[in-house]
Amino acid sequence: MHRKTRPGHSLSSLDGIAELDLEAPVDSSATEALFILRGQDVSAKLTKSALQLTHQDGCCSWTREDLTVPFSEIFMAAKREARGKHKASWWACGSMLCRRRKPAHAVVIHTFQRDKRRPCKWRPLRLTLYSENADLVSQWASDISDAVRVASSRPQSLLVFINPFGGNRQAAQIWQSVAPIFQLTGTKCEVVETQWAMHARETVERLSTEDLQRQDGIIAVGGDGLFQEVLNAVLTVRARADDSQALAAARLRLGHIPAGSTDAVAFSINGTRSAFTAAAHIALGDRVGLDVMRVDSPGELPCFSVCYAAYGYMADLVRSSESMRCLGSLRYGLAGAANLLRGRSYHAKIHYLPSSSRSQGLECQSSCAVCAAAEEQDNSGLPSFSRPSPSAHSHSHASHWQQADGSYKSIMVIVSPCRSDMSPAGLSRYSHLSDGRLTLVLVKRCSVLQYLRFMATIPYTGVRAGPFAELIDAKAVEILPEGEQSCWNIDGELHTGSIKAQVHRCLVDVFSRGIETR
Ligand SMILES: Nc1ncnc2c1ncn2[C@@H]1O[C@H](COP(=O)(O)OP(=O)(O)OP(=O)(O)O)[C@@H](O)[C@H]1O
Repeated sequence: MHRKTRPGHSLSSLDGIAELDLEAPVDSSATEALFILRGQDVSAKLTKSALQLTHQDGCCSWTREDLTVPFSEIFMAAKREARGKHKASWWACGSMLCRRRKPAHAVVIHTFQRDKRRPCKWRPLRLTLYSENADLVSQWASDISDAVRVASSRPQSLLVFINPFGGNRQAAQIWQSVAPIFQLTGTKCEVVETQWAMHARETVERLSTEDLQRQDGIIAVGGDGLFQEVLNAVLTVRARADDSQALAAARLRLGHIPAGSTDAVAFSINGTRSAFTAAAHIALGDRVGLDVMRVDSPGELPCFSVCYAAYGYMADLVRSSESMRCLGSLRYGLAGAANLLRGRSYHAKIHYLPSSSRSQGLECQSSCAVCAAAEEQDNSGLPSFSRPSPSAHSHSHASHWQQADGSYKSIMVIVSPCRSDMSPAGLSRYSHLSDGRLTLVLVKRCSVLQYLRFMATIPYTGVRAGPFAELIDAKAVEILPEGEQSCWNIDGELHTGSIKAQVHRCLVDVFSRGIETR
C-alpha cells in the first residue's frame, strides 16, 4: 500500500502542515480526478493541505454539500480492494432513487464531521470514493496517506489507564468504543485497567526513563480524579533531579477520555463530553497548553489541579456525596440539597496577588486570542508567598498582595472553565485554558434563599459577581481558614487546613485544540 513520493510531487513539512507541491505534478490525474461519492459524481482535488470534493451537476446534486477535508483531520485513507463481481446497486439520491452501477475500486477515507449546532462535537465519517480505474484509486490512497502522515504530530505510542469504577462503571466499554480510532491511525496503546485508587499514579511514578521515552502521551479513561492522578504523577516525575527522566516526562501530552461522573477536564478542553471527540483529538495529535494550579498545604506534598479548589459549600457537598457513590452522578444533587439546607458559613483570611490580565468577558475557544495575548505578556515569574504584603482590600495595585477576610459560604479558586453537565457554559465561564490566571470566587455569608439564587444561575452563566459574590482575577492566593473549618475539594479530592495556590501558565500539553465554535 505504501508508495514512495514521486519526483515532482514532493511532500515536505512546514510548521506541522503538509506541503504538497502541486506546481509540477507528474500527471494531472494525481491531483484532480473524478470519483463517485454516494452515487454522485464528484471532482476530487488535492490541495496543499486538504482534499476538496466538489459535486458535479447531475441528478439531485443540489442535495449534496461540497466538502473540504484537511489532511490533519483524516485518520486513515486506504484502497478498498475489489470484492468479486459487483452488482448494480441502488443509491439514495435526494428524493429519487437512481440506479447506478457501483465501480469495483474505491478509496476509503476515515475522518469526522462536526455537529452543525455544536461544532466542537465530532462524529465519525467515512467517505468512499469509487472509481473503475484501479491505478487511480491506488495512487490517490497512497497520496492521501502520505499527506496525512506529515500533516500533524500524531502519537505513535500511548499509555492508557482505565478506571473500571469511574462514573457509571462504563469506562472499559467506552474504551472499546473508541479503540478502533487508534487502530486506524496505527497508534500503539498499552492499556492498564486500574486495580486500586492511585494505581495509575504509582505506575507512572515508577516508569523508567526508557519507558517514559517510549510513550508520546498518557491517557485517562475515567473521571477527573483519574486525570488528576496522571497529571500529579507526571508533574512529580518532572520535578525529579534526574534530568533525563524529567525531560522524558515533560514531552508527554495528557489526554482525557470521559468516563467519569463529571468529566470537567474533557468537557473544558474539548467543549463536549463526547468520548469519540476526545479520542479523535488524541489520535490526530492535537495539542494545546493547559494552565495548572499548584496547591500547597502544610505538611502535605504539593498537589496539582486543572479545575478548581473549593472550600465551604462545594467541598461539603463532595464530602457528603462520597457515601452515596452507588448513586452515580445523582449523588451530587442529593448531597447539594442537604448542604444547602444546612446553610453553613466559614471564617477565613485571604491573601491574593491580583492578575495583570483580566477575563474581558470572552469565552476560551480554539486559537484563543486571550490565551495568545497572555503568552505574549507572560513574564514567567512565579509569585513568592514568602513575604505577602497585605494591604487594604482594593484592586488598585495589580502587583501587590491584597487581603480580604470574613465569613464565607463558599470560596473557590478556579483555573479553567470547568464545564460539566451541571454548568455547560463553565463554572467559571470566562476562565481560559492557558491565560495564566486564576479566578478567586468569594461568596459571603447569606441566607439559604440568596445562596440558592446564586447557585441557580451557575448552570446558565457560571459563577457571577453579585451582592454576595465577588470574582477576582489573581495569579496566586493564600487562604487561611479560622474557627470551625470546612475542607478543600481539589478536583474531587478532599484536603484540610490552609492552602497556597498559584497558577503555572501552560505547564502541561493536552491532546486538544481548544473549543471549536465554527
Ligand atoms: N480500580 C480502582 N478502584 C478504586 N478506586 C479507583 C480505581 N481506579 C481509580 N480509582 C480512584 O477512583 C477515584 C474516582 O475516579 P474517577 O475520577 O475516574 O471517577 P468519578 O469520580 O466517578 O468521576 P469524576 O471525577 O469526573 O467526578 C479516583 O480518585 C481514582 O483514584
